[in-house]
Amino acid sequence: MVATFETLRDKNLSGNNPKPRHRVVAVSYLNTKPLLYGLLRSRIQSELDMDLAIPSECARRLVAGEADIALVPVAVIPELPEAHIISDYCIGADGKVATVCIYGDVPIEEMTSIYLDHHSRSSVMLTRLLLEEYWKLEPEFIAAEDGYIDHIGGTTGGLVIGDRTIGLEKRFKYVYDLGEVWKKHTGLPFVFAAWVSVKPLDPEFIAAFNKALKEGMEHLPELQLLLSSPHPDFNLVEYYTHHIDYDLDAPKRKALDRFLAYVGAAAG
Ligand SMILES: C=C(O[C@@H]1C=C(C(=O)O)C=C[C@H]1O)C(=O)O
Repeated sequence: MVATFETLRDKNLSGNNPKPRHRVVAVSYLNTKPLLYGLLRSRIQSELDMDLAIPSECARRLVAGEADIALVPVAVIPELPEAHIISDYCIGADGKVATVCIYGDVPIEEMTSIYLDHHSRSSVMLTRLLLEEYWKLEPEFIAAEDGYIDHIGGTTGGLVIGDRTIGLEKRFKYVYDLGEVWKKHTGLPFVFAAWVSVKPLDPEFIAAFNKALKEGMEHLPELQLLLSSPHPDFNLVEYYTHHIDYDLDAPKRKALDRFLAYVGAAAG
């Protein structure tokens, strides 16, 4: 029989390993690659059934019980019957994040409607919060679908997150970076996504998981050799070191509480 990638992988991962496997889903964007790189190189890799998906799909799978651990948009945490943040690494930002922005042809005060990116769960709520509390505006919100970015224009703005934002600042006159606006509004950093488990895990596994993430971050120079920049004007080094802030530290936990209080209240 010819060994396919699947059979090789299954053999490789389940071969001599009696330990239970965890179904893990992580964000498929560039910002997650350093964390992913750490997990894939670590000894616990064989305990992980790893998959990648857009953030809203990571959320759906964790809520539906189709994943045990996910790098999940934090806005979904209140929907989970049980949620354990298992890591001090996250996808966060302290000020400008670069890849979570509202784009448009007109200033936000003149936008009559705003598309809400269907890839997102956290930034959708962050958009609502900032419109309400910071800008004090009430545009109509439109649920986005694939291809919506081409319909941003006139008095219709759009929230876009992740890799699809790269280069968009050339297409639109007005760009509002939500990491930056949140910081102006609260003085705090922001957490977009965190590693969440829906059940308690063995502390030894958690320690090994975090060690792997740490090692991923320590290998940024190698990773940057492996990845090519998606756009000539996009500097990956700057993105990983100045925009995305991976430490889930005390100010970010404070921001998370503040944000989840809003999400909880909005859900009624
Ligand atoms: C900073 C980002 O954070 C993302 C934003 C998310 C959201 O809005 O739900 C979820 C995961 C993060 O990857 C980004 O992807 O650009």
